Amino acid sequence: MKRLGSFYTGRYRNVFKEYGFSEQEIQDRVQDTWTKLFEGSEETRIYYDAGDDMGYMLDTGNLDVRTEGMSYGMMIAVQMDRQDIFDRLWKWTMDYMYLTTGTHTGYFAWSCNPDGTRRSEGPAPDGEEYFAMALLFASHRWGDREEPYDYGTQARRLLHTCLHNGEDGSGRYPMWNPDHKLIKFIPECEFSDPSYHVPHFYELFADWAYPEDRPFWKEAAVASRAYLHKSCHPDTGLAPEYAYYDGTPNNERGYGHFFSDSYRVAANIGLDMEWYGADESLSDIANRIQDFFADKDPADYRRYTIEGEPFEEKSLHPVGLIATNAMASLAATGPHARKHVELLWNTPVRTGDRRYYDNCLYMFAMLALSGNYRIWMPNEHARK
Ligand SMILES: O[C@@H]1[C@@H](O)[C@H](O[C@@H]2CO[C@@H](O[C@@H]3CO[C@@H](O)[C@H](O)[C@H]3O)[C@H](O)[C@H]2O)OC[C@H]1O
Repeated sequence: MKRLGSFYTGRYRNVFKEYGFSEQEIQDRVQDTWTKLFEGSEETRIYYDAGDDMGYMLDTGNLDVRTEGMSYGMMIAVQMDRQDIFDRLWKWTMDYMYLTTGTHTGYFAWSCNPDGTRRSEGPAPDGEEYFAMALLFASHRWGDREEPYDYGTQARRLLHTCLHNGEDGSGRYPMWNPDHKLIKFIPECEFSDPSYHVPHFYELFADWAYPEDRPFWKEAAVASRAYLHKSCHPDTGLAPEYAYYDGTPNNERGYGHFFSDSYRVAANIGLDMEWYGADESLSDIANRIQDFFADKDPADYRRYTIEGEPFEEKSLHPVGLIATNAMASLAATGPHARKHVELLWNTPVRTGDRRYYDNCLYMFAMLALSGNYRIWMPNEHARK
């Protein structure tokens, strides 16, 4: 269901169909993408079974398992109605990534080896927000079961931790800054990553989190949309990877430019407009990003300053960038929306070592542009 203001319209655009592709070829393409990523050959797959009841998403470039990828895998699985894969991913996450001691108790270690040993004892908040959203959808689509498959309870507890960690003087940190209502890059820092901002999730958390947390999520949705306006360049629409709370790029460690993380901003704006359409001026950002890339050759995508100056360095994830620019068409009103969607359609999933991030973004775009990236409402399982 799509909600405009306080109304659900239940409309999901099939942009591929609007541009002339047939229903059958679109559904075949979505299914084929799933198969290539989750069941296909070593050339394309990024999901692997682990034992009888677990599985993981492999960052094939870094040879680790990230909360980002695990939560993306769960979101893709719930949209594709694959509870078997969802449960495998969630069990792996809980068994190996969930932190029960130390400063980050209640969060998930953001990077592990494929055997489950930890590479880091700290979290990355984009994982937690995607876990929570995927778990709530799973709860609504399939119903809750025994722990840890009591999806709704797990999600609400996690969201509560994200907002309240440290309030008891334990020396822990929340993942959202309580004054600015903005998501942090990591809990113990005071800056953000524009690509972590998913106001369309926060609107739903405002409906489904513990009652005492709901007002915060409503404010977070508003704050995040405002933050996207602040952090995306007024001419190019490009966002830096990291930015301060006032939106200015944080280049302390070289992440103040448009590179891998930043790509997701266009996709997030597309999905926010698809689900909510609460801030129509976000379309301007989508238009500017699509304008910027309209005359660029994907084979020559680079790292850019947010003003649009290219570096020598090539994009590490050009297929991911094609995917997110296409997903922006859900929000775009400019002349390049069709071109970016057709470019994605004519681009195969990525093969080779760096395929993980590109192919996650590719799958999200396939789902979203075919009308298959949906809000799953409470008790949908009971209506089946
Ligand atoms: O310093 C880490 C920080 O790196 C971590 O962030 C996660 C990793 O980076 C983000 O995505 C990557 C984009 O580039 C591709 O090449 C990678 O494959 C992606 O994983 C991701 O969104 C973050 O979760 O957060 C914790 C910090 O301590």
